[in-house]
Amino acid sequence: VSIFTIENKCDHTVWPMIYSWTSSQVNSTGFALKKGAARDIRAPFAWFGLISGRTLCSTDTSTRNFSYATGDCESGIVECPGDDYSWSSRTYASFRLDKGGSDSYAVSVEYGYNLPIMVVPSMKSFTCITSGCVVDLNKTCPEDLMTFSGETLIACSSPCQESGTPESCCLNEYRSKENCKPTTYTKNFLNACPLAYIYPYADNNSTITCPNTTDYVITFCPTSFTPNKKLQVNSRVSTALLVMVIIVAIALTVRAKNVRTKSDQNDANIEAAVMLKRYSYESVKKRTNSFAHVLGKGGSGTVCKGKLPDTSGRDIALKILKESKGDGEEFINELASMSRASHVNIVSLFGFCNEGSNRAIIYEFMPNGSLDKFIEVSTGRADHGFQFILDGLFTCPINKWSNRTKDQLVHGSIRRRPNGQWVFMSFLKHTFINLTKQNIVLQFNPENDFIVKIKN
Ligand SMILES: Nc1ncnc2c1ncn2[C@@H]1O[C@H](COP(=O)(O)OP(=O)(O)OP(=O)(O)O)[C@@H](O)[C@H]1O
Repeated sequence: VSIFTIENKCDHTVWPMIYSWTSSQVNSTGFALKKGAARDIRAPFAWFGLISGRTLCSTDTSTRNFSYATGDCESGIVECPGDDYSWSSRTYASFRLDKGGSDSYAVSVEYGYNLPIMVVPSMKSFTCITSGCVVDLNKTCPEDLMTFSGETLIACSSPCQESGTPESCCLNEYRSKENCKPTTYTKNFLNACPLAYIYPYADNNSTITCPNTTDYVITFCPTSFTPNKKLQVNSRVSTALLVMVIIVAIALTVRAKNVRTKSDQNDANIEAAVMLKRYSYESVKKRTNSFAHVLGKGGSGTVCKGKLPDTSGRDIALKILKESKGDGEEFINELASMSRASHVNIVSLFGFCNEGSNRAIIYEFMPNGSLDKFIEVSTGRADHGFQFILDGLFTCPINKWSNRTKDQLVHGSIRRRPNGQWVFMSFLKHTFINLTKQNIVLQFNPENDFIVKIKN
């Protein structure tokens, strides 16, 4: 049994629907969840199904029939018990529990988007990570795919959902990676939601694998968004001159407002996409004493010690990247993939700065620095020391891995490749990080043990 905690952080009611592909059902298939409310759902062993949110419910006064502006399961009631299911434009979180000893899940916008969704698993490992599509995609939706309820933009459908052609749905002769190319729509969604399932042949590893004992928190609107209104200007005035003056004034105001809203939204989108907090360059400069305490220099920049610019005041290692050109898209993409690599033996990311050419990454601070510096001061046992540390990372019993669980042990291993290069391999994703003395950092503890982490 897995527990799904479904919570609503939207500023309106959401009616979650839970659909099962398996004959065994969850204990509730649909209900109303008020703004700020949360509810636990129990999913049986080997459950396979999906969860999404319906919005703007109304009841027909004569027939008493329930319907929803988005995500309607067409049952006419709040529950969705049937198996006659139509794919409407909405964001889905799909789960497959206990298959081959593990769970898998993905957040999908393949059939469109209506609400931001984030899924947080109770277990954390190299493969079991938080995922979602937490950006307001309605705002970047191509005009021909926008869905309105009155004046309110409520969903963005996908080209497949909208036109149903084999080309847009990757069907028939388009059922291959070569023939089913990304479209403006899929590229747009992929940029905004790099973790979500967008279309069948995207290479973004949207399926997340977790131990089969994992519970999940599913949040609608993890950051609050205001609904988009279609702009309309209605004015009836008697003289042509006055009309022109008003239109120019409105145009200027709307334009100024749009510029501001766009940049605020962009900031929120970036934070949401990389799932890291963004700090101002000024605040990190202050908390690092103007970058005074340099810990070391690497190929891409200088690392200095400081404090996190928040109330926690935690120690940080701030990597100030060398002056970088471009619009920062590459930097954001790299941050997004780095923030996915969450593991107890990988240095955590706390946040980032991105102000023009001032870019920096905030890491947790490892007080004893990198292994190369440690070996420099130890006497003549460099290689033995390196080997010992690598062995110790996963096997040596004298290392205390305070927050490691047995599950996480199976998710990665240290290997030596035929060319002599050491790598950290993740079993399930077949990804690896090259291990060198420079990218292993240490923290010694008074009880004569130490914590070893890889900095990516
Ligand atoms: N999280 C950290 N805690 C403590 N010290 C760190 C941390 N990260 C880096 N350092 C120190 O800063 C030095 C430079 O780190 P950096 O990550 O820039 O090295 P690099 O791997 O050579 O660089 P690059 O990734 O740019 O090629 C390290 O050798 C280490 O001494």
